[in-house]
Amino acid sequence: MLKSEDLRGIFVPVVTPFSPDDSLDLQSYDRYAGSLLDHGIQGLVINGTTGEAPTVSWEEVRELVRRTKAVLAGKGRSIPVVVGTGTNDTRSTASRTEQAGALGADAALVVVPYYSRPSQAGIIEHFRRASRAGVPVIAYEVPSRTGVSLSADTAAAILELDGVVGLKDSSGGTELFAALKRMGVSKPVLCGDDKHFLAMLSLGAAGGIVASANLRTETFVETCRLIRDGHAARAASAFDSLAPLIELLFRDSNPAPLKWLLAQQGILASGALRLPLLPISEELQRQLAKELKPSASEIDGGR
Ligand SMILES: O=C(O)C1=N[C@H](C(=O)O)C[C@H](O)C1
Repeated sequence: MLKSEDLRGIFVPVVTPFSPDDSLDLQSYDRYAGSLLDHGIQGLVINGTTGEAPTVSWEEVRELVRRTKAVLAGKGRSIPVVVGTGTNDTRSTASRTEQAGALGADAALVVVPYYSRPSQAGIIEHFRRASRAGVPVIAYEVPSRTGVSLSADTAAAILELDGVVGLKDSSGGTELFAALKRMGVSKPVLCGDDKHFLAMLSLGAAGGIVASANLRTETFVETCRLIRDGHAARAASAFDSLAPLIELLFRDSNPAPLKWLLAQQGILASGALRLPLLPISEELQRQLAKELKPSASEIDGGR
């Protein structure tokens, strides 16, 4: 089971490959997950936003966890597997979190309950119940998707819960993290907002759960390492080389551009999405195609 001190570095949120007939494409998944393990990543996240969680059934999530464990075993690797278990219903969140633990998940990613717009007290109670399921919880703040924002006091109260090991911060800026630091909160915060990755690391974030790390994986790993070792200027230059890709990946809803690129690279058999996500525009395809061409600034071989 994941401890707070293990929550650092790059945790890659994986896509869920689909076939054009909408079924899970597990053959692509095995190949793709295996290729991510060729990099120095610290963890994998299944069924996050990048995994199109709203469209993936719980039975499919269970299958993805089993496959991930098998791929890890096949490669002789042992890194934490985090599973998205959060819903907007506290009972189902607690039950899925418990089941994820039984399947061998090392931690659960629990999103702030969306749609219902609960009070801050209700959100804390949601996390209290989820954190009692016996699986370490990473709280996931993403107000642009949930429709409700955590105050710094609420985030701190959630992080004080025994079963909560850290926070994935996709709040859209550095203010929440800066406030938590001023309050002396010591549990790790991972950046979940790709364009703020360097800014968050520079402020002391422990790493990131960032979709763009599916592509320039080694550069993300390297950026973390450079910041940790005190090489801020070199980290900034590594991150600068990622900025155009990040901008393009978030021009349409994540993971539509990412899946298109993974399919173009032959890592996935298809970039198929489940509705309501639609394929990206031809104009965005043209822009992303340029990113596939290796450039001199690439330091990880153009993956
Ligand atoms: O997969 C996730 O979880 C991520 N969610 C963020 C989002 O799309 O809102 C972005 C982040 O890169 C990964």
